[in-house]
Amino acid sequence: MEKISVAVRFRPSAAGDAPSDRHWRVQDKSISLVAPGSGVSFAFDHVFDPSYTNAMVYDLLIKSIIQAAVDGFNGTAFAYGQTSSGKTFTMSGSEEEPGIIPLAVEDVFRTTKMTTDREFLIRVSYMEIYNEEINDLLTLGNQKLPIHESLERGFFVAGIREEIVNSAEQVFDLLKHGEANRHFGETNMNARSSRSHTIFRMVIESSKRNPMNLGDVSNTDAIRVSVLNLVDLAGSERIAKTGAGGVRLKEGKHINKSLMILGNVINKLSESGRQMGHIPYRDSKLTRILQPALGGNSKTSIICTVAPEEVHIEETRGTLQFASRAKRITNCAQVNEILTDAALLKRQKLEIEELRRKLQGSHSEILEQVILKQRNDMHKSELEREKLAMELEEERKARETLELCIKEQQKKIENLSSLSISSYNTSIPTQQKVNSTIMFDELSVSRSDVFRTPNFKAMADDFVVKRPSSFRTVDSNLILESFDNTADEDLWMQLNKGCITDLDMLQITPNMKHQSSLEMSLEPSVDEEISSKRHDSSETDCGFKREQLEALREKCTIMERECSLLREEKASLVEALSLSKQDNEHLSAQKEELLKELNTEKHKMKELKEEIRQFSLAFRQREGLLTSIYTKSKAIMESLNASEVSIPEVCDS
Ligand SMILES: Nc1ncnc2c1ncn2[C@@H]1O[C@H](COP(=O)(O)OP(=O)(O)OP(=O)(O)O)[C@@H](O)[C@H]1O
Repeated sequence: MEKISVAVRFRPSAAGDAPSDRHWRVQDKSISLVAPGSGVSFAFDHVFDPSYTNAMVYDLLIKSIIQAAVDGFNGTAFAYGQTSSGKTFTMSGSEEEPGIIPLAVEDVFRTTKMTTDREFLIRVSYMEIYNEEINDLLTLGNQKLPIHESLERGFFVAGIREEIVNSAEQVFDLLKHGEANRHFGETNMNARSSRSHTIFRMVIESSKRNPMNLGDVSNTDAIRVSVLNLVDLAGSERIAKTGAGGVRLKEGKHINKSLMILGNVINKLSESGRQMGHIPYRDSKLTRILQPALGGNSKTSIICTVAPEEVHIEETRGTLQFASRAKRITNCAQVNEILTDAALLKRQKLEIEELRRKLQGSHSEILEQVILKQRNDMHKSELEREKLAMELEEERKARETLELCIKEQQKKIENLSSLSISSYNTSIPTQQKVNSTIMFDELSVSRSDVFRTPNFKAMADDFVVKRPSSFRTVDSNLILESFDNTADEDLWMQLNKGCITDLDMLQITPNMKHQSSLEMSLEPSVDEEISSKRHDSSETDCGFKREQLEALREKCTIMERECSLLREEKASLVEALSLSKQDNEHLSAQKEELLKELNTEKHKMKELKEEIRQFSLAFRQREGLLTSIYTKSKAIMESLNASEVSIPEVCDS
């Protein structure tokens, strides 16, 4: 796989100044528009300013393609650009400065002469696409030729004259002849404007000279056939600028249309992967002929010619965009070899053997082992995942139980708090309440304060109290788990040690030892002390449980993460497995096909052996017959020589 190489060539400006002086800045291999804020910059394989000659362009961009064509690779070079930008000058050149085509022709013959171990046969043809019709430039009147496609030849122009050539001079004569038939015309922009796309084609065939080792089929029996296309495109043109009308206008429309299709093909090919979609090669004759050169089996170079003048900035920008898209196209060139039947058979056998060896060897075993291992891994990870899922479920359940537990504890604490305050309120007279309120004030009593701990909830318009550590509440643990079940008086009595079950207004029951109100308020009862202790321990318990819950939550999150990682791993394993399966299937199919081929080959070999056996049998019979005829003839001759007796009859058979 290799990218198309793309170069941009500036022709000298009409005013005679260099492009970099004015509108385009050329720096090494990049071109940018000088205009401030334009932001236009392009990079290519080469940028040739007007100081580069045709020979330099050839050496830097084309020479390698010509060498490759002699070695059996297809090659294409074409010039693209607006009208009058120097395409014909680049491709054909002048007497003083030959262009790419004559330089390439000379190079081909020079190289073939130097390649002494091969014999070459070179054919040339020269055609033009004029108004979307293909004309043969070497034979006048051979016009409107169709494009055909075949497995061996690919795309070819049917009926075109192909001349076998032995020297560069012979080709130059043909080119001269073809030039005379080519369509040129005068426009406002070019006195000799190409009105057609021209394709000069060389087909280079070669085979090994005097092969010494007839058993070696790797190269000796193969014939290399490569096609070299050197293309001078007609230039895109703005009718307003060229001033074309009548015939010129019709030509211009055809030229622009086919160049637009070429642009579309380049655009599509420059897109990557799936975006590429259908490539519209068939939309024009030009793209059909150039198909192998664009994204196919060919080494390709494009020279984009541009005019440096300000008036052509838009066209130049368009050409540079075309060029930078073309630079993204990848081709896949390979040596084109045609094998004789015998060589083909031998080579196929070798290939079959090689494939069979691969298949029977370690490859398929390794693949099977890999599949087995992947299956095991997947099974293991599935088990692990299930185990983790179960653990996760258990953790979740434990967390829910804990949360429930905490909620109940909170409820208990809340009730307990309200109980202690009511208990206090009911146990002291009003005056003392006032006093104690004052005392509470001192002990930081606040109205509708929002408690900082979540175990207490503020109620609207109610006193809430922050107790000092000396202040104790009633025994909260003695209160039932839930206040819903308050019907069981006895239980309540027992639990509250003499307190009645009116939760809104708890009163001291008669069994309780009556103390002075002040005492009650300031010196908390034993119950209250216990209650306070329990309350404290409950809060500690709650905190502990909360910590536990947090830890559980964390554990849960980790496990969930692990679970999702395992799930991902499983998915990738499943994918790998299916790929391996596909590979295996593919290999099995290949194996089957190969075995079939092998059987056919065996069968053929058997038949050949049989033929050889029969042939040698017949040969031996003939040999015997001939020997007997010879002996008889000899005897006759001898007898004739000895005496003039009559000639005995010789058996016909
Ligand atoms: N690099 C160059 N050096 C000197 N002269 C050049 C160069 N490039 C082009 N020219 C001259 O510019 C003129 C137009 O060039 P040419 O005919 O090659 O353009 P073109 O792109 O083939 O145009 P069209 O598309 O109309 O056929 C010619 O006179 C040619 O000699």
